Amino acid sequence: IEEVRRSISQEIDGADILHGLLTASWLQSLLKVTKNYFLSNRALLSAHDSVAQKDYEPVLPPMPDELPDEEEATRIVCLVKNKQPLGATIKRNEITGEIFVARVIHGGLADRSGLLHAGDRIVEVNGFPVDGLNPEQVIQVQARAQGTIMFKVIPITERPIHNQTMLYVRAMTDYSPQQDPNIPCADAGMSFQKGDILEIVDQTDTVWWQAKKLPSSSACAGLIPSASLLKRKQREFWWSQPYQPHACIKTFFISGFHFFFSNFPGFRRSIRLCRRRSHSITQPSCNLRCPTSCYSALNNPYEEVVRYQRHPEDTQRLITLLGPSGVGVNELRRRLIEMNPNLFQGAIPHTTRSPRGYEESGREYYFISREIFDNMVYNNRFLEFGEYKGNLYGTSIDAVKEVLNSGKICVIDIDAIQAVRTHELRAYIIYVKPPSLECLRETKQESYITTNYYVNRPFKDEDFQEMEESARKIEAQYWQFFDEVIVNDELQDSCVQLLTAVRKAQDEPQWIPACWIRPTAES
Ligand SMILES: Nc1ncnc2c1ncn2[C@@H]1O[C@H](COP(=O)(O)OP(=O)(O)OP(=O)(O)O)[C@@H](O)[C@H]1O
Repeated sequence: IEEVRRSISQEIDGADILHGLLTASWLQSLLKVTKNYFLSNRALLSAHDSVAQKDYEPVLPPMPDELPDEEEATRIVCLVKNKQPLGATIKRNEITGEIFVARVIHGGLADRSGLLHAGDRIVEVNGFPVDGLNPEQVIQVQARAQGTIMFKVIPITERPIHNQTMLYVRAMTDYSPQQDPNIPCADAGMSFQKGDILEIVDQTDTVWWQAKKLPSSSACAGLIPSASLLKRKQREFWWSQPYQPHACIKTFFISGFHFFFSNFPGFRRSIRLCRRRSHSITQPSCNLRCPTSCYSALNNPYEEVVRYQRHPEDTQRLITLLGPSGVGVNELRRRLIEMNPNLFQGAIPHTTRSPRGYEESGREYYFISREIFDNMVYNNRFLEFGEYKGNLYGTSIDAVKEVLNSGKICVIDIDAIQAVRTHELRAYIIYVKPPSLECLRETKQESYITTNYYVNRPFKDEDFQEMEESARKIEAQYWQFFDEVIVNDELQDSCVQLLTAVRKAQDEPQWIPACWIRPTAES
């Protein structure tokens, strides 16, 4: 190093660069690790020499003879073609007929070359002038090229400086570029399904963003519609649909019976039955409770999300189960709580009915007056509530928080998931999905269903069909919000899956809405 340093003062060509390299901190620390400083330096220099003497394939074609005098004006870009697409889209200025690079796809061939940029004007492709051609013809010229492809471009003079911030979103809708006639290049597009987590890597173009689907194995991004474009598409699609009366989840009308299902709080049959009825009673809150109701879905095609890892000292995450009636939501919840009642607990419901002899307020129910109940409704303190046989029943936010504040994991089942997808409750949502019809017929042979008219009668084929239909509706409305899906075929397997999911919710990082971390006025 000392020798090289001396050579700098003697103005020996390249000495300063070599000195900079040899004294770089990364190299110093690397060499310290190897301990044998001298040998490592020699190895480095000999590696340099042998690399420098080799020729590497492919050999690029010679530069064209007739290069313009002003070197700055034109750039010759040679790229080696492989099976990958170029990773750039082009457009034509309709007035001048000039062809421009419209965008360079992140991680694609052109991007990795670092030689082509959005706004560069393409003059020739493999010696073929492209002015006046339409973009499809240019692509054909490029497609015909074998081995290497040479672009003569006039570089854009002022490249915009992008201060891209990391943005992650959850897709609230499905998208397929192959079915989108407006996408600039369907092959460069990226399809996604609702619930997918997307990393938005480029929002320079306000209409077409570039994104990667997570977890991603591909270095190359794809084109997706921006939030505003997708919102417009959804609105157009929505208007083109035939009118459908607003359907939340199936509503039932229960005619009076009342029986206790389990000794654990939150399992009272009455609260579950009145919930079904409450959909027809508490209609005004429906908009609030259906996150994918026409209104909110139109507003949010993407939901911004952040990676969140619960701190061990934070309260446990609320576990919310959801599924069509009869699928086994309560069976699974009951088994989970039974497994470890010191860790898992349901929320104690509130009711206006009078306590029975053996009941204690705060154990089976919180027994409260109608006035207090109304007041809680007025102050939005219920996740859901309804009336059954002249009495009001409800699950309150405070009852959930009480369990969480006691250090336990609160496990509830609910139909209105928007009520728990809040900054305050940050629910982890597990969807219990029915298996196939054949499987239901087999697994539910010994099971019983409670319907509008019967308590505990054997399942019939219509029940399974109804369950499937109901599952379809739930999935259409809520799929994007599910953190976990459990297909409830073998009960034992489903219990294991549930336990694993609950552990995951508490101990592993999750994607959660960004507004849960930095609340906005809306959240
Ligand atoms: N995987 C399963 N295999 C067989 N039987 C099951 C399975 N899961 C649940 N069951 C049984 O199916 C019946 C209905 O289950 P459960 O009461 O949990 O339904 P639910 O989803 O809570 O619906 P509802 O709220 O209408 O009661 C019960 O008899 C339960 O024991």
